[in-house]
Amino acid sequence: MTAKSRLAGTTAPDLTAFVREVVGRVVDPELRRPLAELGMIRDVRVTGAAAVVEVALTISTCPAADRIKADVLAAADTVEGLNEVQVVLTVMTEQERVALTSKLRDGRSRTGTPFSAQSLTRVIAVTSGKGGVGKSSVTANLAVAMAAQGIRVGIVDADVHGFSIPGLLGLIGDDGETLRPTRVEDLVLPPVGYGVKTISIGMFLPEGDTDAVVSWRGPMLHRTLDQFITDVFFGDLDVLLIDMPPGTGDVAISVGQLLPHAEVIVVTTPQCAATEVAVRSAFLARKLGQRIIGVVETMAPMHLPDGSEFAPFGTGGGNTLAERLSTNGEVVPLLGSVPFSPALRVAGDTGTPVAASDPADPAAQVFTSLATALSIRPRGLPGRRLPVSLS
Ligand SMILES: Nc1ncnc2c1ncn2[C@@H]1O[C@H](COP(=O)(O)OP(=O)(O)OP(=O)(O)O)[C@@H](O)[C@H]1O
Repeated sequence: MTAKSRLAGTTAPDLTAFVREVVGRVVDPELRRPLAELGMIRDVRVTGAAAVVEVALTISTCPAADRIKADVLAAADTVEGLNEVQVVLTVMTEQERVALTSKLRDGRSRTGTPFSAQSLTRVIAVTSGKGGVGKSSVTANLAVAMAAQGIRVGIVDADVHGFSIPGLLGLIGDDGETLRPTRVEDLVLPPVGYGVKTISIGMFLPEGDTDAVVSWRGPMLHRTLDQFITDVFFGDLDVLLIDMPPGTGDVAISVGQLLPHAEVIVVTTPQCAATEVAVRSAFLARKLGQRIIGVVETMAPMHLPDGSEFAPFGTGGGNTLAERLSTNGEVVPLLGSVPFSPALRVAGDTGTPVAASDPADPAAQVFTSLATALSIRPRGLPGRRLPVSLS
């Protein structure tokens, strides 16, 4: 039943209530919940065929303000009997914000990770042996493909020294700077790109100083990751992807300690040299108790229109790596092979991931299949190793 059909022949109080109901269903783009549920529809006044809708934003600098205003306007415009709608934006009081944050936390305490082994969120770390093999492109596109399938997905960009997820997901402002998370009281809300809630060190660095993190060492990196996992408000997620830095450094150990129940996908190119180093980072994950659920090969041979193959990085690395990782009765499959794709590279450079901007591209199709496969795979304890301390 549409708003218009339902309203035929209603009285003025009914109309006000109905407008409130319709605009209350608009979803906040950051919090991903209806405005009514968030207490953001402060007032609705209808006089004749004119309505004024007052919306209380969480903070005055809310980056989603324009979008919320437009969405409320569009929703109110669907109501039969109105020919003039005005949306007035105001800001929540401190008391309202406190009430909102406590509602969002659902009474849960601030301490402790929401992504513990007991949570319903499937945590998948995406790792590689060395840099530049396409790991971040896989993480970003897989997440976008999942979001397109209605899976609630977030990314923690743990590649602190080489963060690239915000750029890949178009989370860059008009000023060229990485978007900053909105803060509501003590809640840090991750920016959302293509339906993917994302947090990255790049969102916290001083403007224009992307090198600030270069000198960070183990404890500082550990604290930062801990905060990303514990303090950032992702809400209920089905899947959390962690974009790992390449190799076996401090961050890999920290993630292993913070999320020992995480599953791991290892990304490699078809080149043998890349698979050799990938084995090392996969074995570290295993030592930390994480389970390797599969290999994704990228920059794999591309089929050309004349029927020939273009294989800039050779062939076979994905299968070789999967075989090397299948030890002690544990079978590690090759989950997918993403072909070399000029469209993927261009889309990455422009912040319009190929999985969303060109779903017919062969690489995008692999991400769609991967997203489907990973969303239906049951998350369970069998095969999970107990965490083993390295110290
Ligand atoms: N399948 C592909 N086809 C064509 N180009 C690709 C493909 N996958 C990745 N690339 C390109 O390769 C480069 C490196 O990719 P990406 O940044 O995803 O790698 P990475 O392993 O995450 O690197 P780092 O760890 O150093 O950040 C990018 O320019 C990206 O667009």
